[in-house]
Amino acid sequence: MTAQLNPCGDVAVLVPAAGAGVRLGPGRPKALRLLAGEPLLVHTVRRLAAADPVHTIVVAAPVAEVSAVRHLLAPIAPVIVVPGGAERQASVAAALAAVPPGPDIVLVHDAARALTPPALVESVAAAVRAGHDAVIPVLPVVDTIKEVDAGEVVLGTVDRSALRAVQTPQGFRRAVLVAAHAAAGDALTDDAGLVEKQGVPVFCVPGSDHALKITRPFDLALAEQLLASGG
Ligand SMILES: Nc1ccn([C@@H]2O[C@H](COP(=O)(O)OP(=O)(O)OP(=O)(O)O)[C@@H](O)[C@H]2O)c(=O)n1
Ligand SMILES: C[C@](O)(CO)[C@H](O)COP(=O)(O)O
Repeated sequence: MTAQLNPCGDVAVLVPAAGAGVRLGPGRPKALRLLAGEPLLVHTVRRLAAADPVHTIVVAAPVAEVSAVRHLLAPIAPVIVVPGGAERQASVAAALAAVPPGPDIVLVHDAARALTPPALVESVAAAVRAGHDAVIPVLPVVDTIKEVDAGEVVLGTVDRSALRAVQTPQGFRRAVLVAAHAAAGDALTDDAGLVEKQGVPVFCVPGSDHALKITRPFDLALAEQLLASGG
């Protein structure tokens, strides 16, 4: 059954989904690889559509797959699909440009984080609504972190107590994200980085183990197991 989005919601979610998935190994673009028999992107969009404040979803798809992605997602939720770019940042910019008037909060969420719970979407949006212009979900770093030189020789041990591993969805007051992308230079790895460059404080909320980014074959196997065990 096609999910209905919330016509009274205040959140638009941008879903960069145009990556190749090189680290996952040869195959279709990552968002279209199968997880428990369905493309990753289907899992992702289904969870986003289940989050109460979501009014709009815009997916940036691989250029050659725009039509296929429209057909794929039509039975899942009423999403807007646009062609993505060569870098994640360009894909986000393309999706941002397609957000219709209305939503005042914009979340950016990797298609690759296919098992992200709707509750995390809601908690990030709630933190923006509460007055933070930029919000990111984070987890503590669990490994010891070393800085190394070009020859893989350790230069030193980094104090991990002040480090966080950053997930998505990242949430922004819409005008803040639009201004950050308008001013963007070289591609950064996340949208909060663009906002930081504008001098806007970025607030952290607790992330979720289930929001893991499916990057390598092990991550896909882990996601399969999580789904099989009801995760
Ligand atoms: N040109 C790009 C590159 C990445 N992404 C998206 O950005 C998210 C985070 O990227 P990552 O998980 O690292 O995916 P890939 O870039 O596909 O991975 P790889 O580097 O292994 O190819 C993914 O949902 C991916 O589809 C995108 O929309 N457009
Ligand atoms: C945005 C992101 O998911 C935050 O952790 C991450 O930076 C995207 O991954 P990539 O490998 O840098 O594309």
